[in-house]
Amino acid sequence: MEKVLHFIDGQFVESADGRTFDNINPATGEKIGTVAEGSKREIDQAVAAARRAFKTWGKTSAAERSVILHKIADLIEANLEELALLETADTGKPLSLSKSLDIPRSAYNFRFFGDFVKGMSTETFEMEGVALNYALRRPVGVAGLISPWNLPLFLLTWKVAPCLAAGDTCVIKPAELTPMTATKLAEICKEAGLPDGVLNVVHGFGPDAAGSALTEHPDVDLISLTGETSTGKAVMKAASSTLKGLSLELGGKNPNIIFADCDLEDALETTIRSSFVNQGEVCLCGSRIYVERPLYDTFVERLVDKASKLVVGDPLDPKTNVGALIGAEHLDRVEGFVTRAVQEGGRILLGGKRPEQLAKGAFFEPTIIVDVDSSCEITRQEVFGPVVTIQPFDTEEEVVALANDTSYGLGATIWTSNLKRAHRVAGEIEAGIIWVNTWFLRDLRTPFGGMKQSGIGREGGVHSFEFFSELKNVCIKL
Ligand SMILES: NC(=O)c1ccc[n+]([C@@H]2O[C@H](COP(=O)([O-])OP(=O)(O)OC[C@H]3O[C@@H](n4cnc5c(N)ncnc54)[C@H](O)[C@@H]3O)[C@@H](O)[C@H]2O)c1
Ligand SMILES: O=C/C=C/C=C(\O)C(=O)O
Repeated sequence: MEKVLHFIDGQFVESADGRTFDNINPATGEKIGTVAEGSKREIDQAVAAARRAFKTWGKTSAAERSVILHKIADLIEANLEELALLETADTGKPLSLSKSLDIPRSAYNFRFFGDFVKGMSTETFEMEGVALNYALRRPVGVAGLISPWNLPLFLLTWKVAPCLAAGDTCVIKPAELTPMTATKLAEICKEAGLPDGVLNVVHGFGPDAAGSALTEHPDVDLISLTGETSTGKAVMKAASSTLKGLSLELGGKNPNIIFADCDLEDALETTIRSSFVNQGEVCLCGSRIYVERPLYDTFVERLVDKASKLVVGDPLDPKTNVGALIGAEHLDRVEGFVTRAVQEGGRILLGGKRPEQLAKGAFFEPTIIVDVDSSCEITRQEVFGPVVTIQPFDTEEEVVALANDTSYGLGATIWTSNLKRAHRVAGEIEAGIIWVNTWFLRDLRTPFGGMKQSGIGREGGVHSFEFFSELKNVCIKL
C-alpha cells in the first residue's frame, strides 16, 4: 500500500489533521494506497516555503538552474520503470504508453527547458541619438500549478520545468485521482539538489479544498491550470481577487477533417491513435471526424475494422492497446454520453458498452458513432473517452463551418494531399494547434494552447517564459 504524502519545504509530511483519501487503481477497482488530504493549512505552509525559497532561487543564474533541470531529467529517465508503473496504477493506461510517452516526455520537458533557458534573449530598441531601450527578464515569484489526471506527470512537468527554469518557485496541486508520480517527482527533485521550498506538492481536492485555497491565496502570483473548461472559469474567478497571472489549458472538441485526396492508410492509422490513444483521454483527441463524401463509406468501414482489432484489457499486458478509464464515475459519464447519442438518433457501429470480461475495472470499448449532426450533444460536448463520431461532408466551406461550430478551439487535424487546400483550411479553422497529415507531433518551441473556451495563453518555448517571467524595460537617455 502506497502512502502518498505532501512535500512541503523539503519534507514529506502528512496533513496536520491526519486526513487522507483512498487511491484506487481504476483497472482493478482496488484500493492501492492512501493520499494525504491537504487543506488551506498545508497550502499556507507550502506557499510560505515557496516564498522564502524564491529569495534565493530567483537570484540563481540560468546556467545553475539548467544544470539542476538536466539532473532532474536524468533521474526521471533512471526511474522510468518505477514511474511508469505508478502512472499506470493511478490512471489505468497501458504500461507500454506510460513507458513510451508519459515518462520519456516528462524527462524531455526538463531537458528542453533546461536548454532553452540558456539561449533566452530580450529585445532592444534604439531611438537613434536619443535613448536606448532594453528589456530585462525577471522571475515573477510563486506559481500555483494545478494539473489533470489524464497525462499526470507529462502535463505537470510541462509546467514545472519552465517555472523552475524561469526562476520561480511553485506549489503543485496534482489531480486527486493521480497523486503518485507528483510525490515521486518531489523525491527526484530533492535528489537532484533542488533547494528546499522551491518545489512543494500539496495533495487534495479542487473546489472548497486545497485547489481553491491555492487559487485564492494572496501570496501566489501565478496560476497555471490544465483541466476542464468549467474549472478554468472557477479558477479565473478565484484568481481575480488578487489579480494573479493566469494560464489556462482547457478542454477540446477537436475536428479531424479527412478529404478524399488524403493518403488513406496514413489517415486511418493516425486516426486510430487520435481517437483511442490513452482511452481517448487526451485533450487533443480528434473526437469529431468529418470525411469527404466520396471516401466516407470506405473510411468508415476501414476505421471500424481497424478499431475492432484494438485490444482492451489489463494495462500491464504488453498486448493491450486500450486500458481503463480514470474511474467508475468517469465511466458512467462516458456511457451516459453514448446512451444519449443513441436517443438522439446516433447509430453505434462499434463498441458502445463495457467489455463483459472486464467488469471490475473502468473499461469501455472503443466506440464509433454515425448518423449524428451538429445539434447532438455527442458532437458538442467533450466526452474525454474512447468515443468518436463520423459525419460526411461535401464541400470545404461546409466542413470549415462544421469544424468551427463549437465553443472549443484547441486542436484540429486536416488530411489532404492538396497543398493549397491544406494552407487554406488551416488558416480558417478556429483552433490553437492545427496538424496537417499528422497528429500530436510536438516541437516544444511552438505555441501550444487553445482559442475560445479551450483556454487562455500559450505554453511552449518562449511562450512559457512569457508567462513565468516579467519583462521590464530600461530606457537610458543618450
Ligand atoms: N488544453 C490542454 O492542454 C489539456 C490537457 C489535458 C487535459 N485537459 C482537460 O482537462 C480535463 C480533464 O482533466 P480533469 O478532469 O483532471 O480536469 P479538472 O478540471 O476536473 O481538474 C484539473 C485540476 O483542477 C483541480 N480543480 C478542480 N476544481 C478546482 C477549483 N475550483 N479550484 C482549484 N482547482 C480545482 C483538480 O483538483 C485537478 O487538480 C479535460 O477537460 C481535458 O480536456 C486539457
Ligand atoms: O491532454 C492533453 C495533452 C496535452 C499535450 C501537451 O501539453 C503537450 O504536448 O505539450
